[in-house]
Amino acid sequence: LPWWCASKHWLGRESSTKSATAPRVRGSITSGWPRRRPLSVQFNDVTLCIGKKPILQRVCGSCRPGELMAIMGPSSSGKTTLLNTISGRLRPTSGTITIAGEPLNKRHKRQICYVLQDDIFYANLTLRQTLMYTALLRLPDSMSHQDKMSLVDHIIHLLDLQRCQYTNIGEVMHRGLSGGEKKRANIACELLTNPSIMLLDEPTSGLDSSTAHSLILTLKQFAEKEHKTVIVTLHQPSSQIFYMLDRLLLLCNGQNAYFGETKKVIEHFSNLGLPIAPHYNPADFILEQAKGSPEVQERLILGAREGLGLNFNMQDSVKLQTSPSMNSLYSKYLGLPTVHTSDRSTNPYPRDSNCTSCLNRCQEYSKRCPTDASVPTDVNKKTSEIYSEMVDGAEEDSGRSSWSEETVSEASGCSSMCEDYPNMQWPTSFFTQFKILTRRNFCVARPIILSWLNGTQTLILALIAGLLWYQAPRTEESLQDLQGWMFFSANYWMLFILFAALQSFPAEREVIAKERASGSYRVSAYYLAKMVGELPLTFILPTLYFIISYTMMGWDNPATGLMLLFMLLLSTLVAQSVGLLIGAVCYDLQTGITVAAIFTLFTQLFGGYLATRIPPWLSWARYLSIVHYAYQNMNIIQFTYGLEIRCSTMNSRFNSCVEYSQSDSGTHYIPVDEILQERGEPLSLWANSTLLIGFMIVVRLLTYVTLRYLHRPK
Ligand SMILES: Nc1ncnc2c1ncn2[C@@H]1O[C@H](COP(=O)(O)OP(=O)(O)OP(=O)(O)O)[C@@H](O)[C@H]1O
Repeated sequence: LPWWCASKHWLGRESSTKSATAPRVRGSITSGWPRRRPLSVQFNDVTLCIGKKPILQRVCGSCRPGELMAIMGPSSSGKTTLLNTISGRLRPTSGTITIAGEPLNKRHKRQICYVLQDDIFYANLTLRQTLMYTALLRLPDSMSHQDKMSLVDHIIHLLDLQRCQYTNIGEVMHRGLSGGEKKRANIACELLTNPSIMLLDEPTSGLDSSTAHSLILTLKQFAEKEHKTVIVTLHQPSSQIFYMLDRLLLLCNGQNAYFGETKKVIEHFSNLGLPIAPHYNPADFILEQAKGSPEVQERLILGAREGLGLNFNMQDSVKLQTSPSMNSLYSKYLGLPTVHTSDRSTNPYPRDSNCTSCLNRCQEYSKRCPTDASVPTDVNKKTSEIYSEMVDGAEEDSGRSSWSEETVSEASGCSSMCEDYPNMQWPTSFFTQFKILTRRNFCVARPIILSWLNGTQTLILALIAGLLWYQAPRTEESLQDLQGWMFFSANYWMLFILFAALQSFPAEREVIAKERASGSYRVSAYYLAKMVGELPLTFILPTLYFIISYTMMGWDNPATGLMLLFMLLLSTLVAQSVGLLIGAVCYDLQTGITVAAIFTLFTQLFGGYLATRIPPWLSWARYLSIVHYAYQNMNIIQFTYGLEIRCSTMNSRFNSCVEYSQSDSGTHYIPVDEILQERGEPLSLWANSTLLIGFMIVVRLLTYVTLRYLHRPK
């Protein structure tokens, strides 16, 4: 790793070695750490339709600070959709989501962390680097660098990640962290910001039972000790995990099949006539029922509604909505009278998948889910305890009282929350974001751009070009060869950099989308940092190629060489802008490659070397070719400031040379104008350069607009 990716200071190694066993978060940290008050989550009658398809129907539930709640249900029952809705990524068609009694709004975004099902990271950063960059980007400027690093240590310790902190995250081809470690790394990144509410989508998927158990235990302890509201979706938890859950929301076809205390679910199922067999995993049992026959599912949904106290008469519902077989079940278990199929005609709310009728149904229910999301009164005491634990051994405790007081005042609702969250749109300033992202972009792009493969390719190509044009004489006979080197060099590096840039957005799109969705930084800071961070890397390979091949071809003078190199680098920057724009516009890499191929072929054909006789009606197209400007400028530089080109002694194609040869037999040189005009009337060096720079600026601005507005994360 380069020094600034690997420096002890940046990685916070110093602090981690000092506190090898149990890093403590120093007392002063809490004064800078964003103060988060415990917040409850409540969702009432949440219905969500995608198109005409109802995905969630009247889902209710709530979770209080200090509680671990699980959303369970069969596959496709709507768990992820509900979590997306609670996090604000999806807007419910009807119903309400409230945070501490206040409707979910943008301000809550930074108080909610959402750990996605997929672990999205930069593969070539180490776990520690990943956490470090997250801390530097998402923790406020008011917190010192050292405190941020101490917090990284604390979280690494909390999630037992010490052993793998210097391991690369990795990917399929280059293995790094294990699945469980990645999952914990994902959670660690979110914990850094000290969120009040944690939403985790399938945190145990892909983990063995013991790792899954320890992960849920960690979450449970975290919820209790730090007074967080933790909601997870789970697929098939073990019975040990199941009994760790404080609350359970069971979904069945996007509807509540149970909501309440986990320990009471078995009793609830028994009351519905679905008793569990002895020694059966309760989680497996309830999931099997939720996946069971339509009649059982119906019974669960009706039972859940009854349990939630909705304005729903169980007996009537059963009469209205159940099939004959269901009726007999109800008669058997609930002692309800059997009804006949003909009674179904009286059902005002027939079961269908039509969202409109589902919504009508929702509106007709008068009662709402029970409101039980008030913050417990012992919150002050608990938070103080947490605080004591965190600052254990620290001399300073200036932040303690303020934090506790804030926490108490939170319970009252919105106004205090607004104070806690002033109109701070971003956790850090633009400059901090730019600085951190520039470093990160450099560290991420360096192994990709300066890979062994790219280095070897450049060396081999430079040697081939050097040998092909080795010590090319500056004569009319070699003129086309010299121009061939210029055209090839400009073209090759434009292609190389354009396609490298094209792939960079799709590769990091998911990471950026995740970070933007969590409000980590401005897109302008990211984009500027990307351009600046990758700039030195973009220049290294073309410069290496140029030095080798141009030296082998024969230097004219250092000034010409430097000007040619500058032009080559400018043209690669312009090509990079085009690659970035195509990459930003085309979500699909395959489409991007096709568009880029058409663009590069077009720009090559009209570059001024391959085709000299362009039909007049197509001649305008030359002005759209970036190679055209770069190639023209390289010609101007080489032939104006470099060695002159000797006329051919026989059959010269240049008029001046023919005239010279007729007048005397000495050495004559081709006038620069005639060389340049051979392929059409050229623009001046400055005009070409200005057009290239203007083109680059416009394209880069368009890329920014595309990133900012076209693919805006929800
Ligand atoms: N954007 C969408 N367009 C159409 N249907 C969707 C969309 N998003 C989700 N669905 C549908 O909503 C249903 C619930 O999906 P969701 O991903 O929430 O289920 P889940 O319970 O999380 O499933 P799993 O456990 O398999 O991850 C599925 O039938 C899915 O096909």
